[in-house]
Amino acid sequence: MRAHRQGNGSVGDTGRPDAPVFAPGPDGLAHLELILSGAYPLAGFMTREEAESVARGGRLPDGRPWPVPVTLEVPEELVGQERLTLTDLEGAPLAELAVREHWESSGEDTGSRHHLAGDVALLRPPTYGVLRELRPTPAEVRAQRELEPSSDRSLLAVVTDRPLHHRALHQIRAEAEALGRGGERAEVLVILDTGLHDEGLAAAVLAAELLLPPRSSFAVITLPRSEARSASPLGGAWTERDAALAGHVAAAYGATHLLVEAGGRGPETERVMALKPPLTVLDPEPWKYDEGEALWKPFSHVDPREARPELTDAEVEAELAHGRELPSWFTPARVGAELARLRPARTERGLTLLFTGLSGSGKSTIARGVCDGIRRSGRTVTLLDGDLVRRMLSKGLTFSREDRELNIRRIGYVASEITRHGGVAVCAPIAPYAAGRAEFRAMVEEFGDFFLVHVATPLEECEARDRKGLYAKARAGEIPEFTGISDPYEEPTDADLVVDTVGTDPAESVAVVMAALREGGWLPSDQHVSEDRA
Ligand SMILES: Nc1ncnc2c1ncn2[C@@H]1O[C@H](COP(=O)(O)OS(=O)(=O)O)[C@@H](OP(=O)(O)O)[C@H]1O
Ligand SMILES: Nc1ncnc2c1ncn2[C@@H]1O[C@H](COP(=O)(O)OP(=O)(O)O)[C@@H](O)[C@H]1O
Repeated sequence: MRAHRQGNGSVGDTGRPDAPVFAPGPDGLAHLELILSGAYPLAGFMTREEAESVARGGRLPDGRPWPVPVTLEVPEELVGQERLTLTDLEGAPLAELAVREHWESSGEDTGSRHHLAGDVALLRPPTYGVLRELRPTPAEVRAQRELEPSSDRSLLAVVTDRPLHHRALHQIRAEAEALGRGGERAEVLVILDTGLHDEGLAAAVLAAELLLPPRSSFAVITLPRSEARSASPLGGAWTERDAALAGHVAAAYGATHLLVEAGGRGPETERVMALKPPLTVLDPEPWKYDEGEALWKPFSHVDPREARPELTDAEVEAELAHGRELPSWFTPARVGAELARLRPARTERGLTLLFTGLSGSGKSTIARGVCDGIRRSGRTVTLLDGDLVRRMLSKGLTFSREDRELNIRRIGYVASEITRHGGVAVCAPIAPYAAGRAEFRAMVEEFGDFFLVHVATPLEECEARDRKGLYAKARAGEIPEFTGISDPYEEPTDADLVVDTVGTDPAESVAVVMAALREGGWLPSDQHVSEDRA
């Protein structure tokens, strides 16, 4: 589950010879797919007037309610084009945009952003690997229902960005029952809102099929992410505008009622309805687990002393990280199994440890000891030590800011590959800049876990140690741009562990890191502590 960033589209030079090619960023692509599939009642991307009207009052200039601006952000070099071929991230053409208007908006800190407005015409339906059949268009879903004799009944859409656990499944069944007629439950359409390539989540949602009302159906879509929702990789909080947009899309699929499944933290129903989505947004009663009776029940039926709320996202993540089965009171076994496949235990996941700190702080010494400990725990490990990297991978680089950033990027690339293959990379460069460390983290987290150790030995101590005599030379002006003396070290604010080596034996520092790795679940916890001592 990856976070989505806005406006990071890329320009290409292939495609139709007469129109330049552009791959929109994730939100642009999400909007495009929803326009092309007929899920939006819009012909294309909005003009400034339209976008501003929607942002201001939740209505298009003609008065139709619409919750979010549907805009296409492009790089400045595309301004002035009359037509654009829009492609997916691999460069396959999807649609042609007939540009009606170029307009600019200005963000607080981002400067001016360029947008192109105009209608889009389908060139080729998008394909999403094996998920294509799970992404029926609204017309396909409506046609399927019309084949059935009872298509005049309510259709309850459940728009979810997460697997359905027992609490949600109970709520859905109760709402379907309340909406049903003649003893029959209303039909349910589960609409999974997921990233363009998050196939694993679909399997986890589908795993709950048997616990949904009979003849429930599924569709996968990708809604654009508001900033609030993209803030958390596990799916952040939905705003009322997110929910209202889900309502418009669900209505296009034929839904009469909407239930937003956002981990029990959906926006207030009244505020969603105030945006006038073209269906009824339900406000389901919260369900709680009654521990005394070992049953899920509507909250009002549960003795508060026995009420147990469901696991939070963070608790689910922690259970999975430690390789523990999700409890059966919380989720169906099949859902738990799919989630375990999607998020393997940390002992199985790739990991990069980055030690950062001043020269002489103890990075190499601790990293070497930690590598020994990791190896003894049975995992494969690669040490990318600062000095060694500078002799091999980064030979010839200087200590200018630019070269230091390049050095860290190279180490980050190698570490991310090791992580991708499930190994452990231990890196020990100074890595003095926050921006370089953030880029390093992002490279690694694309494939696995990242753990930052700040070896926070104070400058005076490092200088007193001066094992290589470098500080003396730096003070004498013989080494320019020396970290801590004549070059900055930006203290990390995002360290997972801070180690100060003053008055501490190296073996103790190694043991502190090893304990953190065990506690975090990256190493089996049954090792004897004395084994950490090399
Ligand atoms: N100007 C300057 N500043 C800092 N360090 C210097 C410099 N010149 C040489 N050295 C030696 O190079 C080692 C640091 O290299 P790194 O690759 O770890 O640095 S960086 O992350 O690219 O900033 C560092 O090794 P460690 O002591 O292991 O940290 C120094 O020994
Ligand atoms: N708790 C400790 N952890 C790591 N090193 C320590 C500790 N206490 C003293 N030292 C000494 O500090 C020096 C650190 O050198 P080194 O590991 O090469 O640092 P760096 O890689 O950060 O430049 C070594 O001589 C080491 O013996």
